[in-house]
Amino acid sequence: MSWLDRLKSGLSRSTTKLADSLAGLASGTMPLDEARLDAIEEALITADLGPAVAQRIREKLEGPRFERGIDEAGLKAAVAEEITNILAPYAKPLAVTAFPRPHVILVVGVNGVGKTTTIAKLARRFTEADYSVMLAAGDTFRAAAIAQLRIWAERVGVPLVSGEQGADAAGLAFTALEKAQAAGTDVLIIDTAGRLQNKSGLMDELAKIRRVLQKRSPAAPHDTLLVLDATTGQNALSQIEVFQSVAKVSGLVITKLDGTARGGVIVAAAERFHLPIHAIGIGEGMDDLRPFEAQDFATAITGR
Ligand SMILES: Nc1nc2c(ncn2[C@@H]2O[C@H](COP(=O)(O)OP(=O)(O)OP(=O)(O)O)[C@@H](O)[C@H]2O)c(=O)[nH]1
Repeated sequence: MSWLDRLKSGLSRSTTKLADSLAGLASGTMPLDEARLDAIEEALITADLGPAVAQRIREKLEGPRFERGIDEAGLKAAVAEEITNILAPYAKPLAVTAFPRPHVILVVGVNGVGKTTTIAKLARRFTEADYSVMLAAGDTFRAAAIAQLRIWAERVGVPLVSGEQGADAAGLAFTALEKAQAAGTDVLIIDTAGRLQNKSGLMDELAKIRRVLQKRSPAAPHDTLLVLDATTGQNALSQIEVFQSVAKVSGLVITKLDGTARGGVIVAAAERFHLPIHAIGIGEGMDDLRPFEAQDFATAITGR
């Protein structure tokens, strides 16, 4: 199966939700009047694209262009085109640009969103592109998180810097950066704790990690990735807000788009927060995390 087919099948629940409503609202013979525009707007909101995006798409459909009606294919194409326009500026694959090396990527997000597996999948993609990678188990709060990352590091075949449970996360990040610099590593990916219950503690910890990294590499971290679980829908949007306030989030990775009907949340996130979307996850397998592409996503979610 091609990636687009896998994306389509992963997104099928989101697609069904949006495509079925659009199909029901299309008519090649009846004018696209206020009532139908309202219903289309509503369908877009129900599909988690958010009120601002729904309004924007509605405006595109208003006016003389479709006054004689719009059939199902036309409506899906028009919606897909607008979704592509909204998403395209934010579809940016992660790039290894730091010089001198390593390119440091700090990974943040609440527990359970798929942070650890995302780190493993990114590590794998980078090694496949011939970059050397090192991981750091900066979620020192939970022994399970350290153990989990160790398993992944072994599977992917990359070195891991870890400490004891309860060790100072910033100290660990510093040691990891020292080791990566000494080894000439291209990419250092640092896991962090995701305890939102203690917001000020988390903010202090992330700020301290940045500070100590910058002692050895003034531009580090070069990326601060926030990992979000698409199945949490609107809650993912509040997580962006919170993490922007505790960390300088520079881009998003959105996981678990398979098996959720809430994939539309990506469009809402892009429109509202203007953050790059680096990659999306559509399954637990190593190949199920890929760079985000606006047009593929728009095609998949509108069921074109
Ligand atoms: N279906 C699906 N499952 C995923 C995806 N990404 C991650 N997962 C699964 O989500 C679960 C949690 O992933 P972890 O990587 O352990 O999440 P985490 O945020 O590090 O969570 P903790 O380590 O428990 O804090 C695992 O079972 C993953 O296999 C995805 O894109 N699709």
